[in-house]
Amino acid sequence: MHNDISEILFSEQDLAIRVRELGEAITRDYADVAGDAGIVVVSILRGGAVFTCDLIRAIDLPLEVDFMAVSSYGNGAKSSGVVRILKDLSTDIRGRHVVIAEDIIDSGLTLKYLLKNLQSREPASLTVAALMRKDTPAQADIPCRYIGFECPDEFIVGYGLDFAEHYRNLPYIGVLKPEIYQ
Ligand SMILES: O=P(O)(O)OC[C@H]1O[C@H](OP(=O)(O)OP(=O)(O)O)[C@H](O)[C@@H]1O
Ligand SMILES: Nc1nc2[nH]cnc2c(=O)[nH]1
Ligand SMILES: [Mg+2]
Repeated sequence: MHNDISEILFSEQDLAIRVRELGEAITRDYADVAGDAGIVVVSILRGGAVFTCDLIRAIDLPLEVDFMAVSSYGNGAKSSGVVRILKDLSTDIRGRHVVIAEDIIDSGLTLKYLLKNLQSREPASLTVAALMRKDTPAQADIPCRYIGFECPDEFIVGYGLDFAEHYRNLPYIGVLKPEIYQ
């Protein structure tokens, strides 16, 4: 285990099993509507990238994957509350079945913004697959169809999640020692 981590919350194996289950659920739920065009998985950079890469390989349907980059945390451990689009989609999602793939719902502000923004593009449907939902007080009410894990209100890293751009490459998800980010 990395020296800056106090506890592993989800091991590499926990993640592999749960992501496979989410992929199977999406496969079942969209089998009738996917058609030849398939679904569009919208991956939210940068945190959602690792989850997305595993999730799409667990979905047995035609699909397109596209990426959007937004950021509200900068280099800190607290949301600024202001969501900025750093990179927009290349795909026109109008009339398409869209699944947003995101790593974590914390304050919920990122997804609240994204749902409103993507809904205005008139997709045929729009759902969220979040690997984790944190037990955060006053979290925005986000309709989330697929949730991998509930997680405690601690600052966590790994499997795509960073602190100041580090730790995204850890193969597990762990709690960062508070002395590292305080
Ligand atoms: O529910 P919220 O409080 O909005 O927090 C969740 C968001 O915060 C992180 O992204 P961040 O803005 O740090 O950018 P990153 O994905 O590039 O790391 C994470 O990847 C989620 O997108
Ligand atoms: N790395 C990381 N990013 C976040 N963004 C919102 N909550 C978190 C968290 O717990 N860890
Ligand atoms: Mg993010």
